[in-house]
Amino acid sequence: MTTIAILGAGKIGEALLSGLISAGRDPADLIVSRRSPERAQELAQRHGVRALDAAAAAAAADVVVVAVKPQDIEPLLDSLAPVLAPSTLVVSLAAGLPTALYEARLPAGVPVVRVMPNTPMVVGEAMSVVSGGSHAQPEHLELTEELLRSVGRVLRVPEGQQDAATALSGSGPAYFFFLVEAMIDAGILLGLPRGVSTELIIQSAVGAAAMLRETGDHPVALREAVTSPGGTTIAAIRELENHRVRAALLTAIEAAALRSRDLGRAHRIDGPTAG
Ligand SMILES: NC(=O)C1=CN([C@@H]2O[C@H](COP(=O)(O)OP(=O)(O)OC[C@H]3O[C@@H](n4cnc5c(N)ncnc54)[C@H](O)[C@@H]3O)[C@@H](O)[C@H]2O)C=CC1
Ligand SMILES: O=C(O)[C@@H]1CCC=N1
Repeated sequence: MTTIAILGAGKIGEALLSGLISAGRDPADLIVSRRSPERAQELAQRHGVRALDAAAAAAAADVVVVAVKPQDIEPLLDSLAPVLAPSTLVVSLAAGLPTALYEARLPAGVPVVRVMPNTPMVVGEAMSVVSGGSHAQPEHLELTEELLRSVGRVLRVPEGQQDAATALSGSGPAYFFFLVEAMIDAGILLGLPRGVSTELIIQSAVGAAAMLRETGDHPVALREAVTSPGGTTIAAIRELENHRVRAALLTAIEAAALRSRDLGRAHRIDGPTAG
């Protein structure tokens, strides 16, 4: 069996862990590591997996999933470099970090696959975007994609598109949650009880998402079908356009992509971060 170590089992790492277990992966093949050994033990007990420190977990695994914050990558690379077998597949979930960083700092020839997942992984609805580094062979990409397919959808892209993917689907759930939160508040403004407003908006969001996926119709066509001449929807759309919501989304998502690029550039390929 393939042993998988998740180094940095925080929000996204634990989402992957629980998704893999729900999808039928044997907990005996899973290892978690966190900075705090006590928190790692708690997590291990909750999921029935093993907890080890990062170096021991990496040495025992066939696949090492890196799920620490980009800002925490330097000490992790330093602890992995002496222990990682060059045949170990490294799967990085960290925003912005290029495969070249791992290739330069870990044993020569180590295969690295960069992935940008998202938190809907916990309900089996992740969008994961995958790119291979220079030593990743087809079997490494296929194994990574097989793992991620068990928790959602997977798309392979050139690594040059990863910052954009991070801005769109990695961060994307947050934009939808932000919209939902604002729309629930609009219901409160109109005098609805919070529970009623929440139910109306969440079911509308789920219904709209299901229509987008199941009909395959263009979002413009779906919106036009809701927008009656002289009706309520166009009155709201006019306000969204007046407040430049479309332009705000373009600028916001561009800012996220630039931030992803900067997170990667903060690390020198040949040595520790400049600060
Ligand atoms: N939260 C999200 O929606 C997404 C996050 N990501 C990426 O996933 C990574 C983790 O993000 P979150 O889960 O949100 O952060 P988090 O802060 O919840 O989890 C990070 C974990 O890494 C652990 N850690 C740090 N250094 C460690 C070390 N040397 N050894 C073992 N564990 C260590 C920390 O204890 C913490 O539990 C980031 O690189 C982020 O860019 C990617 C896609 C989506
Ligand atoms: O906000 C972040 O940096 C991470 C990466 C994508 C989603 N969350």
